[in-house]
Amino acid sequence: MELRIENLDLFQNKKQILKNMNLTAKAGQVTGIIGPNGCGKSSLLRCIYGAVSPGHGRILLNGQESHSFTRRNLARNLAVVLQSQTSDLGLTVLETVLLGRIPHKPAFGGNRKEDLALARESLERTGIIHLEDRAFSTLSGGEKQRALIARSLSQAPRILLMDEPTNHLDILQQYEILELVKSLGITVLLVLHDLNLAATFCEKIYAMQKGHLIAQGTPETLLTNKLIQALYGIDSLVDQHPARGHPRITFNHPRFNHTERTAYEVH
Ligand SMILES: Nc1ncnc2c1ncn2[C@@H]1O[C@H](COP(=O)(O)OP(=O)(O)OP(=O)(O)O)[C@@H](O)[C@H]1O
Repeated sequence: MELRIENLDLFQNKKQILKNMNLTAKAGQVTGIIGPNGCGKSSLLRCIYGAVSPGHGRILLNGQESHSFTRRNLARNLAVVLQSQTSDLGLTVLETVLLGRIPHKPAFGGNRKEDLALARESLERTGIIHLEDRAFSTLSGGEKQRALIARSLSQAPRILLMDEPTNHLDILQQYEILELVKSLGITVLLVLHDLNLAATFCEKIYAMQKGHLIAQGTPETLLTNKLIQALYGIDSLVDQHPARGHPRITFNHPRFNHTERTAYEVH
């Protein structure tokens, strides 16, 4: 399912947060959004999943305006994994993941065999099936993140929005989760701060600055030293990953040129 944003503006408390945004997340592709803190990445996702109403513009799912979907129908098509979502409702991990089945269940119906099967499959795929009976609130940060991703998988969406999905995950888990997300073959729009992860997993990347989309392209065409300097004010060396071929970014903050300090010096 294609997700298209046309001429989107967002105002919050009379402040313009998003300005004339145009973006397409192609069906089955992983599209990334990068940009400095406060540039409007989460606000854009909030518009798409309907938590805030844009002042102007259209959000189209396969050409159909998102506000014409019922909430239930929207939730059947679109799932969201948010930044530092707590979801502490006193539920077990399995119960938390089963929340993803709500849009698919008959009204007032309990969990059906297929709901349980899909929830358990999602826990298997995210590697936390052994935690199914644990209280969600007792999980570590990384385990919670996996459980929330499992919940979104059990929702069986056609579009997945993710805001910094690798938060709280160690390096191996960051790669495993993004590999899993890519293997789903659905439309994924994700906010990433880590440019090397964006280079590894995104087919297309949009760069945001101060509420504007300022550039777009493949990792190869978009991720240049010039753009990174413009977005974040840091110098970088962009070369090619020796094994995988995608861009590899090494940052070079002027402070790192001081040679009198050793890396392990303790004060
Ligand atoms: N309800 C609101 N009222 C006023 N300003 C808001 C409101 N919501 C968001 N903002 C502002 O809009 C800007 C964009 O916020 P947003 O959370 O979308 O940025 P972001 O790019 O996701 O940042 P980060 O990388 O730090 O998560 C920020 O300056 C934020 O303070």
